[in-house]
Amino acid sequence: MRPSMLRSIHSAVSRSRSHLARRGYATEPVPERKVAILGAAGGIGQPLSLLMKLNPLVSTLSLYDIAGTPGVAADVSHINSRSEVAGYAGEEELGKALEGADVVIIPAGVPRKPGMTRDDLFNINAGIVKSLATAIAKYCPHALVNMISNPVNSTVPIAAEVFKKAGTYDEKRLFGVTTLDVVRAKTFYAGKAKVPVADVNVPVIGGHAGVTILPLFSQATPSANLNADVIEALTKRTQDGGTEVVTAKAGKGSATLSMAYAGAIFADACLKGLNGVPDVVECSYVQSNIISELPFFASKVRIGKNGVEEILGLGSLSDFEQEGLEKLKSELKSSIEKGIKFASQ
Ligand SMILES: NC(=O)c1ccc[n+]([C@@H]2O[C@H](COP(=O)([O-])OP(=O)(O)OC[C@H]3O[C@@H](n4cnc5c(N)ncnc54)[C@H](O)[C@@H]3O)[C@@H](O)[C@H]2O)c1
Ligand SMILES: O=C(O)C[C@H](O)C(=O)O
Repeated sequence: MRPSMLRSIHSAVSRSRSHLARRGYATEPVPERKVAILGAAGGIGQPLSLLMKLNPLVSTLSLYDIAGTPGVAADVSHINSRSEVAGYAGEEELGKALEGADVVIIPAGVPRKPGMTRDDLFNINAGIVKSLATAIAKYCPHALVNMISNPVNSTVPIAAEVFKKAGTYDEKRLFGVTTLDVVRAKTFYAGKAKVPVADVNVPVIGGHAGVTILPLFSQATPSANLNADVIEALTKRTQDGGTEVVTAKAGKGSATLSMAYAGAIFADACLKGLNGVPDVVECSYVQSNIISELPFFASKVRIGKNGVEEILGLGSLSDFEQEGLEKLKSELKSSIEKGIKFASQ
């Protein structure tokens, strides 16, 4: 075949690929991926189910809750996208919901009301997370687990202990979802720096509660010469972002829509990592040796085919951030210990 003919076939194929891509069809083989959402009928669960239904990397979307999921599943299943949707309700259906899952997202549990801390949710949510983690160990021990249920600083160590006891623990596969802190830091920074939010990046390290949330505005891009007072106010607003929403909702729960957005970004990163997309980096609360006395810590992590591929260093911190890092250690340490103690009872 003449080279010119080969070239014209090649360009016809590319034209038809981009035509298919514009119409939303996959042009490269996309692996089958099952995503399970536990707590799918809740305030986060419903919009998160919608966003995951829109994700072309998902082939099976499994929606589980103690009640209400058949309705959510029927509703979401009519949307014109790749995945097959199934709803499962009640503990007896949990195994089916989880079997074969590649990614399990957990927004199950009670949210805060005004005046409460995330730790006030421990008594109820710790038990829920323990039982869901037990089922994950049994039905899909190799799944990447995205923990949203609060208090994340404790629920991740709880899940780790449950997996250890079951003999299935792989620290690379367990993630506390802290993406909402990054989402907030980006929005608040873009507002002050007067730059388009789509161009902004801000790492957020530590944990996911109050002072344990430590945004690193000194590393924010694009850089802006914000003065110390502005940085301090941005830091405080990011740390109190959840409380800002809880107060505004006045007893009707905590962040759901922005959390669904954040959860969908993080789950998409996990799917891309599993599919071998290079350089997938997100902040997440994982088993870490970055701060030696804290076994779990949020920082930038590279996600790959086996989960956490690399925990990236903290980079250089400003004096203000270094102080924040020292301040957060004791609270984070006691939240981790509380989770471990609960799970080992
Ligand atoms: N990580 C974060 O950044 C972040 C952000 C927002 C909210 N949260 C947390 O997410 C959790 C859920 O918040 P929400 O607003 O969706 O609450 P919600 O009450 O609206 O929904 C929770 C859902 O969990 C379900 N559920 C309860 N027990 C369950 C079990 N054993 N198995 C499966 N499902 C169960 C409930 O039926 C309900 O549908 C809360 O703990 C909240 O604090 C975390
Ligand atoms: O603030 C909460 O209780 C929910 C969540 O952790 C958040 O950051 O919005």
